[in-house]
Amino acid sequence: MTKIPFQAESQRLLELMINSIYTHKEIFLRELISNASDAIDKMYYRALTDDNITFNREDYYIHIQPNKEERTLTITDTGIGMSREELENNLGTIAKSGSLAFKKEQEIQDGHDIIGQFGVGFYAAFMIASEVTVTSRSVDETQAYAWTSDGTDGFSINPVDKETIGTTIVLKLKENSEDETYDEYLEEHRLQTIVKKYSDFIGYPITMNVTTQQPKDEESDDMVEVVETQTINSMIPIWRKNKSELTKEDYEQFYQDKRYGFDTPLDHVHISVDGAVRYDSILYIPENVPFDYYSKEFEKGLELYANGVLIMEKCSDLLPDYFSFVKGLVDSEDLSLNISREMLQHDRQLQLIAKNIKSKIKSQLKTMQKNDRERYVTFYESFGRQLKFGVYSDFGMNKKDLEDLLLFYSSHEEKYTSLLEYIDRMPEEQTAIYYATGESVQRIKKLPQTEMVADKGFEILYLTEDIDEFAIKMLENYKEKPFQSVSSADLDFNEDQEETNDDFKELFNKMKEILGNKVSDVRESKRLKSHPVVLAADGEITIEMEKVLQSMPDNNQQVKADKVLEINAKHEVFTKLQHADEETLALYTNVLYNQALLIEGLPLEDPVAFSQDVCKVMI
Ligand SMILES: Nc1ncnc2c1ncn2[C@@H]1O[C@H](COP(=O)(O)OP(=O)(O)OP(=O)(O)O)[C@@H](O)[C@H]1O
Repeated sequence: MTKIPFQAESQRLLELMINSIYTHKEIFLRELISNASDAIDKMYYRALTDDNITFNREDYYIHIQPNKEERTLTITDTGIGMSREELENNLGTIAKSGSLAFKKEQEIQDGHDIIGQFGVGFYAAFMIASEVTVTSRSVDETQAYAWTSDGTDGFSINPVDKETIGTTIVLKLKENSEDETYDEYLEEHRLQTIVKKYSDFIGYPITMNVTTQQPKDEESDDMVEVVETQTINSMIPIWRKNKSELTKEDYEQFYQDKRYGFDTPLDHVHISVDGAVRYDSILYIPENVPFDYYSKEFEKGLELYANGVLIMEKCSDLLPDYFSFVKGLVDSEDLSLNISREMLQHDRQLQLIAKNIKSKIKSQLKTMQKNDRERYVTFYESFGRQLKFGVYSDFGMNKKDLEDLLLFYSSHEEKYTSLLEYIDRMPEEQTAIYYATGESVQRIKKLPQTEMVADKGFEILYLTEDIDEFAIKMLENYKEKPFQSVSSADLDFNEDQEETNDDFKELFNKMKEILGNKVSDVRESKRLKSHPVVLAADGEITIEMEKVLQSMPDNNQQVKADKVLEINAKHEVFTKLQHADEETLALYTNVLYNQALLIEGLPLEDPVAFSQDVCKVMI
C-alpha cells in the first residue's frame, strides 16, 4: 500500500512537536481519551436522531490496555468510528490551516504553544510513540480500515477486519533513551494517575485491566495476582461536583483540559441552579485576548450539554456579544436532547439560562472590580473594548447594564477610574463629567483645551480608544451628570467672562472669511489660558469622531465635524492680529488655523503652503 503524505503544514508541525522538549508528554493520553469521549458523544447524539440506532449507556466505554511484552499501549473506544475518508482527512491534517503561519517558529519553544493554541490533539501520540495504528469502523459502514504512521512523512490506510463499531489506537512506544523512559506509560499505576489527573470527569467509564494482590482463599495468607477490569475515572463531571470539593487548581486544570484558552483564567464562576430551570455552569473570564478575537473567525459561545451529553460546542445564544470573551459550559437536565439549533433560539429554558448567566457574569465582574482592582484592570485591558462596543451597539440598549463595568483613564492620580468613583469625587460646583480625546494620554495632557478645566480642579477622563467617545455619546449621562467634552464649542464655565466686544467680532468675521468653509465659525475662546488657538466642534460630531469615521473603510468621508476656530483674546498673538494689515491677517489666520489642526492631530491640507507661511512670518 502506498504512503499518503501528510499535508505540508501538518508535517512541519508534527516535526516540531515530536522533537519538542515539551515536558508534559503524559497529556497524549488526555488527548486520545478526549477524542474517544467525543466519538461516543457523537454516537449518542446520532442515536437521538436515527431510529435504527439505540444507545445503551452501559455499552459505551473507553478501554486502556498496556502490553509490556510488546511495548504497546492500546486505547479502544466504542464511539462513532471513522470511514476511510475520515481517517485520511481527520488524521492527515493537523490543527486548523494557517496555524503555523500565525505562530512564528521561533515562538514555539517547547511545543506548549502549539498544543495549547491549536489543539494538535491526536498528534500528541507521536511524542511517545514511534508508530501509531488507528483501526476504525464507522457506524455507517461494514468495512473497517487501519491507518498507520510513524509520524515522519506520511501514513498508509488498509482495509482490515473489525467486528464492532468504534476505534482502536495502538501506540508502539518509542525506545527508552538517556533522557526519557517511555516504559512508564506501560505501568498500570502511572496510567491510572494520568487518567485521574486529566480525565476524571469524562462521562463514560475509562476501564483498564488492573492487577491486584488478593488472598488465595478466605483462610489462607497466601496472596495471588488477580486481574480485573476496573473503572478508573469517577465519571462525575466537574460541574456536577460540589464547589467545596474543588480547588482553584481544579478549575484551572479543567480550563486547560477543555482548551478554553492557553492562559490561566482570571476568574471563574461555578453556578448550580435548582429553580424554575435547573442547570450547572462553569464560566471563565480569560486573561488574554484569543488571537482571533477581533477577526471574523472568532465564534462566541458556551458548550451546551443536555444532561451530561454535549449537544453544541458553541451555543452563541447563551452569551451577549459584549460578554463574548467568556468561556465555559452549561449543562441542563431540562433541555431536550434532540433540539435543533433553530428551535434552541426560541427555547424558553435556554433564554432563562442566558439571562441568568448574563447577570452572573456582570456581578462577578463587579465584584472583581471592587475587590481586586489590579486583576480587573488586567481584564479590562484585554476586554474593556468589547464592553464599550456593548454600550454603543444595539442603539445603547444595554448601556445601563454595562456603565458600571467601564473604566477610564483619568487625570485624578493618573489611573483608571470607574464612573461612580468619578462622580463621588466631584466638587459640588461641578455639573458635568469632563473628558478629552486623543491618541495617547501624553498627547491629551498637552491639549490646550484641558488647561482651564484642569485649573478649575475638575477631573478629566482621558479617552484614547476609537470607540470611547462613541460609547460616551451613547451613555449621554451617568447618574444624571452629563458628559462634556473639553473640546466641545459650548463648554462654558466662565460665567463671569464678558460678552465678546464688537471690535473683536469684526476681526473674527474677517478671519472666518479668510478661512472660508474650512471652519464654521471663528470665536473668542473661553477655555484657553496660555495657548493662542484651538479647534472646537459645534454639534454632535466631534473632531475625534470625525477622525475615527474617516479612517473607516466604509464611506464615512462625508461625515465632518463643524469646526470652530477659537482664539485666545488674552494672548499676545491676539494684539498682533488686531493690528495686522489685510495681507498679514490672512497670513496669521492661516498659520493659526494650521497650528490648530496640528494640535488636534488632523492632517494639514497643504503642508508646503504652511511651511512657506511660517517662513514669511519669520522673515
Ligand atoms: N477515537 C476517535 N473516534 C472517532 N473520530 C476520531 C477519534 N479520534 C480522532 N477522531 C477524529 O479526528 C479528528 C482530529 O482529531 P484531533 O485530536 O487531531 O483534533 P480535534 O479533536 O478535532 O481537535 P482538538 O484535539 O483540538 O479538540 C477529530 O475531530 C475526530 O473527527
